[in-house]
Amino acid sequence: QVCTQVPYRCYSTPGVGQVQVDMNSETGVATVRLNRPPVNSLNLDVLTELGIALEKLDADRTCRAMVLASAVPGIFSAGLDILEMYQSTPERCVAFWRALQDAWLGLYGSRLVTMAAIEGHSPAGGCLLAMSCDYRVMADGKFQIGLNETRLGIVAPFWFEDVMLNTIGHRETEKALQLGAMYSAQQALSIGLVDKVVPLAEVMPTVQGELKNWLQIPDAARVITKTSMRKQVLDRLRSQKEKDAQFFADFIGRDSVQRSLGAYIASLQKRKS
Ligand SMILES: CCCCC/C=C\C/C=C\CC/C=C/CC(=O)SCCNC(=O)CCNC(=O)[C@H](O)C(C)(C)COP(=O)(O)OP(=O)(O)OC[C@H]1O[C@@H](n2cnc3c(N)ncnc32)[C@H](O)[C@@H]1OP(=O)(O)O
Repeated sequence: QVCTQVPYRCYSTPGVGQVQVDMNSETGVATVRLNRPPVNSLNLDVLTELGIALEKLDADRTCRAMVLASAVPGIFSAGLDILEMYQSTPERCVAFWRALQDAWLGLYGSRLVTMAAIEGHSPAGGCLLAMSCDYRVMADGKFQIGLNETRLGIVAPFWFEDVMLNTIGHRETEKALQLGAMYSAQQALSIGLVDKVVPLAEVMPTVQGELKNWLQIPDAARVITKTSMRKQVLDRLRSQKEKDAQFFADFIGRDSVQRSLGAYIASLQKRKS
């Protein structure tokens, strides 16, 4: 494993490793890889691990940047684990949503330079993670990215919407969210959803190259600027976390929503047969 080699440090929990963290102490750049085959769907455990990993990196004064990537070929993340929302209990739904809130607050509010290396599909929660980074490089080709919630009969929460608004602006967000639009890498580039599109093999080298630009900026000035730009959106969720979690559990528990989710899961399975 890469993280056993000097000068890397590894923060992953041995034997668990659904979120692998390799910290290069020479460059100050950590690479965080989601590792939950087959599609890196984000369940309670992964989100909890991710939140903890981000917290540790933020507290590590030798760390200046973080690359968010995937250890699963062809997938960045399939978004939230639909099975956490289907036929679950209200208590589990609330715990799941709190873990998502905390992971997202850690990522969007991170003092680090954060870059998403999108080497595969990135729907819904996957798109949220990517959008919450400072910069996105996506692989060209068959992969898609977007907030497709309405296609599942669910609704992107206000903070997903806020992040998208800050990324691609009001008009594009309105269309994207209503339609549950999924974009190819080139389409995503054209609306500003990603910053660069390159062949798959070039994604990581491109991220590393771009990081050099960002790391030339003195940290304190960059962090103050980032915080100022993101504070309003972060505070909006921070001020109503419990209400938001309860609202999620109530919404997901509705019969009509459960029916939609059941039909969507069946359609995913049918695609394969
Ligand atoms: C005023 C009102 C306001 C209300 C707002 C309040 C609250 C908000 C309420 C709800 C919001 C909740 C937000 C949700 C955000 C999300 O992230 S929802 C998840 C959306 N994700 C998707 O739609 C992705 C679906 N998956 C795919 O499209 C494909 O799998 C893929 C990612 C393109 C990969 O394709 P590939 O062919 O490689 O793989 P398979 O399709 O064969 O999948 C393998 C295996 O994995 C299962 N699976 C896929 N995605 C998920 C997932 N997200 N969760 C769980 N399981 C998933 C798939 O079913 C296969 O399973 P198998 O058949 O058992 O092998």
